[in-house]
This record gives sequence, C-alpha cells and structure tokens, in this order.
Amino acid sequence: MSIPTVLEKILARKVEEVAARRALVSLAEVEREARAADAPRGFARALLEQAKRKQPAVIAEIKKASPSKGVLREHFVPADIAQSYQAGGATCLSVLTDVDFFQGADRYLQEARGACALPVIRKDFMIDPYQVVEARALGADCVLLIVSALDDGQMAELAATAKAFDLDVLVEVHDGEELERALKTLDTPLLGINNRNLHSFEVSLETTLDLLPRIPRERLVVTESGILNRADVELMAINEVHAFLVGEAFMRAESPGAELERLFFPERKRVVSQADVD
Ligand SMILES: O=P(O)(O)OC[C@@H](O)[C@@H](O)c1c[nH]c2ccccc12
Repeated sequence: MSIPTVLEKILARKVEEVAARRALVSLAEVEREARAADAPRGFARALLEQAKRKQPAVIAEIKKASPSKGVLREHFVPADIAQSYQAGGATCLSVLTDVDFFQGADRYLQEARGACALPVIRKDFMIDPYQVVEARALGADCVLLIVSALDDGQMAELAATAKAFDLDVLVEVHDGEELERALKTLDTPLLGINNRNLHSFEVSLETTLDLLPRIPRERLVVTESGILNRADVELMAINEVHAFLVGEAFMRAESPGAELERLFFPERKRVVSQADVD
C-alpha cells in the first residue's frame, strides 16, 4: 500500500462523515427540507451573463483554513465577509463546509447566503447524493463535483440529483484525462480547472492554460486556485478566461471585498462600505 494522498485521506473521512449524518437525519427528511428551501439564485446564469460581457466573473471563497496553508484568517465572520464580497463586485460566493480539513461549517454557508443576494456554491467533497440534497436544504445554489474523487457513474448520479433539486454543477478537473471524462459524462455549462493538484497540493497556472485549447466553446471555463495578484488575473484575461474562483488572496486581506476590487476592478473608485469597517 502506498502512502495516501491528501485527497485520499479527505475522501476516506468523508465516507464516515456522510454515514454519521445519514444516521442522524434521514434522506427523506433532508429531501423535505430541500423542497422547502429558499429558491435557487441562478449560479451558472450569473457567471455566464457576467463573462458574456467580458467582465471578470468572480466566485469569491469563504475559507477559514486549508490543509496546505493552515489558518488563513483569524477574524472570520462569514456574514461580514459575504457583504464585503458583494460590495467588492463578486458574482458568486463559494463557502467551504468541510469541517475536518478546512475548518468549515454548514452554518457558514447559511450565514453568508443570508447576508447577501449572491448565489452560493457549497464547497465540499461530494461522494454521495445525500450531500447534494443536503446542499440544497442548506440553501446552496450550486455544488462542486471533483472529477478526481469520482468515477463516471458517481459523477452522473450526483449530477442527476443536482438537476432534480435545481442545483447547478461546477465540475472540476485538473488534467486532460479528467477533462475528457467530465466532457463525456456531463453536459453542464461550468467547467472548473483547478490549478492545484489535490493529491500533492502543488499549484501551477499553466494547468489552466494547457487545458484551455481542449475545451468546447459552449462551456465556461472557471480558473480555480492560486490567483494571487494582478499579473495572474491579466494572464488569464489575455487568454480569454473570464471566470475565477479565488480564496486565499482575499482571506488574507484585511477587507476581502476591497482586495477583490483591487485585483479585478482596479479602475473602479472604491466607496468604503460599512462591511469593511466592522
Ligand atoms: O485559495 P485559492 O488558492 O484561491 O483557491 C480557491 C479554490 O480554488 C480552492 O479552495 C479549491 C478548489 N477546488 C477545491 C476543492 C476542494 C477544496 C478547495 C478547493
């Protein structure tokens, strides 16, 4: 047996976590909650509209910590961060709900979504339809499907559950083989390219640039991870990548929304909002 990678450890733990949750709250009950939840806000639609205007479509992430970097932000109030992101020009939010590796929580998603009008993706490691239904019950508008964590059958099943509950899907790939699998298995419009390898945690923006020529026109590429400065944003823009998923750069800034504006909308004059002062 080889040493398990970070992703393998996370997935092994996720199997236990989902079993424990299902024992506490039945799937039938979570389905009832999902049907009673606030209507979806149109995650994919918001990104597609913004990118069509050739404006940066930014999915701004709320993440306290990560396995590779440890705690990113001590003063962590999801509702304030969500308002700051909205004021800074975010198109959507991403909220980590994984507890054991990212210090996330389900309630962070609820608090963030409740504090703004933006669509939200539940950022977690989906392996079971139960978690997809749970995402909608929490109010999420979209779920992440990580191709390297799933076989084709699981991917199709999770996407079908998402569709049945009116959730959008962001499918995430990291190399050419995963890209082929995603394209043949799913017809969803959003295609995330993660610049971070989830096994080794190495980051390279070349990952996006290398895969770009192989992506059909009708899919919207979202470049994910490792976007830290203006040069990174400009590199993507000249390659016609208009959608971004960014966490660390914002989480380390005093005002996450002001940093978003500085990186993506430097021409705008910033009006200081209450969310930044709090
Ligand atoms: O903090 P960064 O480097 O800006 O990255 C954000 C986001 O892409 C990253 O958190 C992420 C992308 N895919 C994931 C899957 C699981 C957990 C986390 C992620």
